[in-house]
Amino acid sequence: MNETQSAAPLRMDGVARRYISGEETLDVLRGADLTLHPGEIVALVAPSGTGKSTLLHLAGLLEKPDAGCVMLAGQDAGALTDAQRTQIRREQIGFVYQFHHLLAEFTARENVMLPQMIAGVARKTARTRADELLATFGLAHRLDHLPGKLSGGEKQRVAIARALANRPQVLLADEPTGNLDVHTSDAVFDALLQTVRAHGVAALIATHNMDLARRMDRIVTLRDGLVVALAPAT
Ligand SMILES: Nc1ncnc2c1ncn2[C@@H]1O[C@H](COP(=O)(O)OP(=O)(O)OP(=O)(O)O)[C@@H](O)[C@H]1O
Repeated sequence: MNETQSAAPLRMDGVARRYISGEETLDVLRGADLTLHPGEIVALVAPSGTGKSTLLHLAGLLEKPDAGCVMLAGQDAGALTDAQRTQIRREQIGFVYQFHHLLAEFTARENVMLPQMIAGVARKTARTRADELLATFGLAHRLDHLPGKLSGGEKQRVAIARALANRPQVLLADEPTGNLDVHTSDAVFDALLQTVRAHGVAALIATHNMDLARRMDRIVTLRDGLVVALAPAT
């Protein structure tokens, strides 16, 4: 096995991020460390404003840290060109947000095909993969529906299928079911965990919901700008 194959899907070492607005300086992350092992699903549970989205943005190469390093599958993102970062983001990272962000003028199937085609996958292969993924989310009967014709839970399932379409190394999710009612949230979360486990994808999922967090492999929180383990209350 070479170094890239054996490397953790995501490793953050000593990551710092400071925001400066006017006179104010906010050190949101102060040297945070976090490693996601292959297939590991980690919950990120922390109070509002402590830096969950910031950590996810850095992990997803949407922002650069002021200090420290982010490694994806053994590759130091800090050593990459912007074009290489974009390519890694497209092909190795899947994002799910609180709101689905589906393209309204495209069907469910097309929304799941698009990121694949942008990554260079042939149309036919992309279509087959989209149909298979949507079927695993119980949406085989919704392939040709536009997002406007889908329920909130269905839209979020499509968004998760889209995030997994390029078979990423890492799935990053920011309150992926935070916009759904409790019952729908549970069902969508079941589908998310099941599929992520079936695909062996490593995932970092921010949530305020401790019941959901307890169903993951490990829970971490943010304290004083550092990632620390959170022992769940039983
Ligand atoms: N671009 C920015 N410029 C200035 N301050 C920012 C910026 N982005 C985030 N912050 C501040 O950094 C802190 C952490 O923000 P972040 O969005 O990472 O928190 P969070 O834990 O995800 O919060 P929530 O749970 O409410 O989404 C907050 O105090 C926020 O106001």
